[in-house]
Amino acid sequence: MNTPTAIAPGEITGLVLAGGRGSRMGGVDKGLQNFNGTPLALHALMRLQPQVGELMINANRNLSAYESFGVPVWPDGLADYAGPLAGFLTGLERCETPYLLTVPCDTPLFPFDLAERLGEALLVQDAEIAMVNAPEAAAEADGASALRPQPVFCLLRATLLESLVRFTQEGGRKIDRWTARHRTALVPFDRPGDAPDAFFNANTLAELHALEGQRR
Ligand SMILES: Nc1nc2c(ncn2[C@@H]2O[C@H](COP(=O)(O)OP(=O)(O)OP(=O)(O)O)[C@@H](O)[C@H]2O)c(=O)[nH]1
Ligand SMILES: [Mg+2]
Repeated sequence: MNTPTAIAPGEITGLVLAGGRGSRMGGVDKGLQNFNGTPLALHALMRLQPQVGELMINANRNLSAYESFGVPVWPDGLADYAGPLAGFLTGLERCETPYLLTVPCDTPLFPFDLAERLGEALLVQDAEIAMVNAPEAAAEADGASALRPQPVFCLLRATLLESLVRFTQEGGRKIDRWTARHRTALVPFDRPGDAPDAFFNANTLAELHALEGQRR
């Protein structure tokens, strides 16, 4: 029997991470800031929707505003803004499908084939985690740009819950320290035709406004 090389969207729960402090944006709730007239978290949900079967939001403030987007909203179980890994933990605890796909709320141009490409790499490499590896800045004139892992963009096997519970109970908070414990496929997003700024994130209002011009 051939090994399957695609994960069906219905097997994946998409999780929008919107649980941060937004300190570089002046402490606002980033997921509720508008991007071309749509709150960032809702924008991310709409981009994920065709790629996955279920959707969830991880947020720690203004929960009723997030609930108005029509999908379940879960705050961190860990206290005091423990970082995005706290969001992974919350997502894995609530995930009822075999896979969880995480995306941050502040990266509105992420690709429409994100789940497909991470899923294929995870299966082909028999990995437990597939993580985006993307250009970190606009390409140089020669078209080259170094790739950097984007740890908040991960496709995870839901069976990793136990491992993450253990890691966070030990006090672990860094995504890459945890993913290093597992077979992780790094998936390049620099094919011809890939938007070089697909993984640019808006940490300040100026960055958010700069991204707003780019409608994709
Ligand atoms: N659940 C959860 N998510 C977080 C936490 N901190 C950051 N995130 C999420 O992780 C992603 C990347 O966050 P950053 O841009 O580094 O941080 P931020 O909190 O949004 O903003 P800054 O405070 O300016 O760093 C975003 O989607 C955040 O919502 C946290 O404590 N808990
Ligand atoms: Mg960010």
